[in-house]
Amino acid sequence: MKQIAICPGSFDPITNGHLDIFERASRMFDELIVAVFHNPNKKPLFTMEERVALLAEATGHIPNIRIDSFSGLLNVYVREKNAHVIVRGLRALSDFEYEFQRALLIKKIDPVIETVFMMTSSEYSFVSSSGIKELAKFGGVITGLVPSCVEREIMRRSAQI
Ligand SMILES: Cc1cn(CCC(=O)O)c2ccccc12
Repeated sequence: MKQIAICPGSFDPITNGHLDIFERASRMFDELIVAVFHNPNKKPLFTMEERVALLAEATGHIPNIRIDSFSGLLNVYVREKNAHVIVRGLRALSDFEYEFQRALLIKKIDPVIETVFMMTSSEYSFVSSSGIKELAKFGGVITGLVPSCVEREIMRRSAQI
């Protein structure tokens, strides 16, 4: 039976920390679905369509990754995709409390769903989407922290401001 895993996130935008987890997780499962979550409580920098397009370009070299988007309950989405594993990256202890609660809640709702945590490579342990946006906003260098397609898009936008 094909082992499918879901890697949900806002990915606004994708960072090299995300990409590192995608590459490693794609070697553990038959198929990895990277799913952009529509969060009505957040005002994203990139639209859902832009995030999906940037993810597709950044992961084009990984044959068993599929990009998707969803809104609503993650556990419903996981079942719809015939998956039972969620993959999340952990950067530091600060991530753990939120992720731990979220994993326990999902397991309470649907005991079949497992959440697998992968430690971010040390070189990206400080990289977050919010930090990248802040850095770029004030003209900081983001080269090497995000995929080149993201850097290009952010530079294009800042040139328009
Ligand atoms: C590196 C990393 C952090 N997180 C959680 C915070 C975030 O969504 O950026 C992930 C979720 C999925 C895949 C990789 C990651």
